[in-house]
Amino acid sequence: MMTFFSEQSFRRQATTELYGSTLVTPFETPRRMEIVLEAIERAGLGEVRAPNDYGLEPVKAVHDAGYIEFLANFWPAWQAEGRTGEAIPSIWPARTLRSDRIPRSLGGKLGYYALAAETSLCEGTFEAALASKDTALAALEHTFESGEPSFGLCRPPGHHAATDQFGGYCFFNNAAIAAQRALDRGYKRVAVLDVDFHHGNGTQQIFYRRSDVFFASLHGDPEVTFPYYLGYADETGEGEGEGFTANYPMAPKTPVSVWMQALEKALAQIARIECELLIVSLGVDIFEHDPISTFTFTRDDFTALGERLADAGLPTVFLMEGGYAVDDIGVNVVSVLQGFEARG
Ligand SMILES: NCCCCCC(=O)NO
Ligand SMILES: [Zn+2]
Repeated sequence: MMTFFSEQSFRRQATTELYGSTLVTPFETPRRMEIVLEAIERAGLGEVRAPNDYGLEPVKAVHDAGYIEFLANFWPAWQAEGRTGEAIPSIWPARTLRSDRIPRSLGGKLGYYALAAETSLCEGTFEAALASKDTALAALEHTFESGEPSFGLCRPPGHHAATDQFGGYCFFNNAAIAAQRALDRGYKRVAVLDVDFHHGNGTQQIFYRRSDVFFASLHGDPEVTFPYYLGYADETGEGEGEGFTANYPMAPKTPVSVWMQALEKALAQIARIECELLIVSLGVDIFEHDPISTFTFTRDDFTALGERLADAGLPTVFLMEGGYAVDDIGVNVVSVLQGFEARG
């Protein structure tokens, strides 16, 4: 299987994450990529290729122009204000405040465009986010041209990024950008299947009122799991998009057998509505030893997941999302991809 990866993803070297009430070294570390690349090499999965630069048009097709401009200009503006250290939002247009006006203050803009406080903005974030969407687009283009499956080793991840909000370690929604590109290239309907432990709130929000992208997510119950405020089973789409969103929230420690039953339901829907392409938001934080998650996948379960996805019989693009058990992330990712290939 062809892998795409950009060294530019190392441009983001954040040093702070708000975790509970302390600032910690971010769980989403550059080391994650090195471990996955080593595992790909060791497994002989296939070539690793740098992506082309696809420019900003594919980003503008999904994200708000003001948001893109905010991310592009933030760090120089933050430094010009004499701010030292990384930027973490501390005020939001929360429910009792207005969100129809964007403040002039940089701190005000920071909260306006953020959905969560754990994710800092730092030097190189915008450049890494651009490289990550290029990685996703390169994987999509490869599958489009060859019909072969591909893997976009995306960093930073993307599925929490909404039209005009960053958070959950995400800035541009790589899966949404790839899905839109697939439609632009002629696919009639695309499925985005999100297997990350956390609900892909951004991907859902972007396509919620559309019927050309079917979004299905299996994730930790938002009653007790980030992002908390989206991902319930009663969210099934709106307007033309009614029936084109499917959420399968599950309790902490849900047995993998139950998780696989939810997967069957999602795949049955994908087959029923005749999706022509499958984009998998591949978060391996469903691993039993993930430090910030509470599902129970073993390495063999990841292999079984890959096998089952192959049986869906669709052109498939895998895009890296979460996964923070750094020592195991490589074997877990490769187990999915090799399981897929062995069956494909
Ligand atoms: N406490 C913040 C949790 C961020 C979750 C990031 C992630 O893995 N999303 O898929
Ligand atoms: Zn996650």
